[in-house]
Amino acid sequence: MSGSRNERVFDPCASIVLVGCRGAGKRTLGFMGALHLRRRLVTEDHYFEKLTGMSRGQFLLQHGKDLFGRQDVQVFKRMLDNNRTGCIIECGMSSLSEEAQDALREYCRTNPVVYIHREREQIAALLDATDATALLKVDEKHRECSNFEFYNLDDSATQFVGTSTAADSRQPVPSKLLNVREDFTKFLDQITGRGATKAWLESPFSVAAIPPEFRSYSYALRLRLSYLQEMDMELEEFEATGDCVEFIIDQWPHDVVEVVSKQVALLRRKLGLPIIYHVEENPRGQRRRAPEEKDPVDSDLLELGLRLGVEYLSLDLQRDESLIQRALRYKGRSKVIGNYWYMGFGAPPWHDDQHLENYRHAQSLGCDLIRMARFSTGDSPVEHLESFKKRVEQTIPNPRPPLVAYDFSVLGVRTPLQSKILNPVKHPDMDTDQDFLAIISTYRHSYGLEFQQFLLDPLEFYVTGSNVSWSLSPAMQNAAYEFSGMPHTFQAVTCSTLDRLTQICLADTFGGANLAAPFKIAIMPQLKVKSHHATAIGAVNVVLPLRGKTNAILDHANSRNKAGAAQEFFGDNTDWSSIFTCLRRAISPRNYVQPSKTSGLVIGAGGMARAAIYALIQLGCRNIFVYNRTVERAREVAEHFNTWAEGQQLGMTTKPKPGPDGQGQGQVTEICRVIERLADPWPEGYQLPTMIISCVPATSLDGTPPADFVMPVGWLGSPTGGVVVELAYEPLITPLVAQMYAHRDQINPSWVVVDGLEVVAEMAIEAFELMTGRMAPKRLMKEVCRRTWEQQQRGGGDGASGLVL
Ligand SMILES: O=C1C[C@@](O)(C(=O)O)C[C@@H](O)[C@@H]1O
Repeated sequence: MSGSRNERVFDPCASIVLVGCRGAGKRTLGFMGALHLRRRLVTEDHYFEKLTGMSRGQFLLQHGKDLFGRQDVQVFKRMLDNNRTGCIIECGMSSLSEEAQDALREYCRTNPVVYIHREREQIAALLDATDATALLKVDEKHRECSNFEFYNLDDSATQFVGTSTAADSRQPVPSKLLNVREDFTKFLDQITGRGATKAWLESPFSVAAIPPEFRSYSYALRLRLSYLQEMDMELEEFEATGDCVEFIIDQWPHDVVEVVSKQVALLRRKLGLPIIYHVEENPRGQRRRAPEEKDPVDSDLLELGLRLGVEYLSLDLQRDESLIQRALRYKGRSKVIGNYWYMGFGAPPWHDDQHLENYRHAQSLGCDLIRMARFSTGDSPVEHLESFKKRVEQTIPNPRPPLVAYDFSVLGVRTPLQSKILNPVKHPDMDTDQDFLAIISTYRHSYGLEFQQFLLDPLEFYVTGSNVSWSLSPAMQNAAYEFSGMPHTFQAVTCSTLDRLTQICLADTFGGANLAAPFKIAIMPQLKVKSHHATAIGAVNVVLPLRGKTNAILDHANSRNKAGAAQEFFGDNTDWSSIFTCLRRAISPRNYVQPSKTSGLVIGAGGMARAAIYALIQLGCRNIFVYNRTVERAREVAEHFNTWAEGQQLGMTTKPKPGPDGQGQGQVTEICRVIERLADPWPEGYQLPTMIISCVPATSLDGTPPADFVMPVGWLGSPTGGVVVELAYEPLITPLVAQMYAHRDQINPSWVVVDGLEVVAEMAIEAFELMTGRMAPKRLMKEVCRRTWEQQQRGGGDGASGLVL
């Protein structure tokens, strides 16, 4: 048996077709998808009108049902044919006809055709009852003529950002669609294959940039469907308790497709981790199924996982050959983990050639990873497993698929550290009776053991600057270390000389530092290795040591959490990315950035203002306005970005460029413009701002009066509202935040306000992930952030706890 051709890897630019029942959300998703991938949205109705010169309703009236039917299908086929690349195509009612469905099936050979699946109750609530029953019945056909599936999860059960509601009740509530957009854009990144590359290019040290199998240590949280269906825990409680989730299907309710699709969607949304999708052949405690019963069902379920675009498909290579071949043909961009489980007594010992043969066979099938687990009765010492791994390394040349191999017994996985990658783990509150691997260890425990066994080292992390004694970072970071089983420490060190900072960084146990003023800019010339974001902004706020043995980034990334002399230091800027994350999360689809139209406003001209401008640029905004009390400084910042943007050839507004004689000559491009006075009207010809970021202190600093910035009322007229991000949190309710709450309550409820604690928590989360390479316990860090701040307000808690050097 050898690998079969992968039938579902398409040209990354191939147009993506959306099919599904009326009310499934195709139009909204199409719109979001087109913006995300920067593609053209083609809708069936619009295309019909373009080709025939009249709407479908008019055509039907004028030409009757038969001619309309024929015309409709012709238009449909031309729509597909003429838009093979670069589009998102939204299908309407025509996809219900057989001829159109044949055309879609044909299209599936070259393009992704995504069936949009929405809960029946949701669709029924939107449509007339009789309509709904009929439509849902024929909707099943859509599944048959598609090759992907997106489960459009209802948003009402999830938390909203801010408290905004739409002014116009006929429009969807903007914040309601935020999760859906996040889910759908990730899904598109996965099926077009751009996800991992994008993350790597964006930030090679980010958690998303390195897939779990390439991390130095990684853990797979095992979650069984039977458990998820019954548990009384919230899915959110599993956050950051593994590097990926192994979702195990171990029961087959009558509506298994619905149940499984929904569960995958929920896991994605709530945990944001890659999914390993596994269909278990013989679950513990379940009736044994005959091969003719189980093979077709399981084969369909494996295909469902691949249609849902899971990151990994776990495939048992001891199963029926046609089931294996079907899964391999349908693989698409999911990675396949080929498994050999030896579950009973008499499993061949690790030095038996059988295992090496199995490895070779899995490799020849095209498996991306190979997993071997063996039931052991104490007959196989740990060294046997180790020498088997060495044997694989020595006999099979690179590139060879990563290997996961361990022994397990009735008591569970023998030791938690047998494999470096994808070690099976459980949640501490989980009972795992049903799991034949009887997981004994949690992520925290397993990861902690790496330190106890000196494979990793306890390190010291810092926030440093001239005024950091009240920083909330130590509380948040230390809580996150404790949660993840890391013996690291994080402290605030007040210092303001580069010499002292260098001394801190040169220690063998230095893990990384968050920088505050005056270091963010001053350190730039000292750092040879910086992210391109930090270079563009001209400031660094995170420094980490590079301890890789080679110059490869992966090597450096995987040397985090280890002590020793650093070869170099890497500087990055998470100020911009945190602001970016907060804006992206809060911006409603109606205010989605349109480069030529959307306006952004930044208040201030310091380091944070630079980061805010950069965040707006990265969001695609090309009309950025800067206001600062000292106009000259605003001009400098604007100049910095205009020069940078010119070098990058970013599209933006133009203004006449003065020639040597002062006369107009040609055009210069401008991405940033300065607003000189608050009393000025909003600049003519530009939309009112929908993204506003305030980067000025709300308390008096160094004797200078607080900025006390509030928006001029004339600038607040965006009919679709927008987002205000306030960076200050002393006090939390700054004059701007108070003004926006009142404005939202009384005038336009579509504004979302993000307060300073949300942003500072996001900064700490991103810094944690960058410095440790591990997923941050976000909810915990946010909670600790608020709690610590409240304690500080009351004058209690640890308060000003930092060292002064
Ligand atoms: O602005 C901040 C906040 C911070 O100073 C803190 O105290 O957590 C840490 C800095 O790196 C970051 O840029």
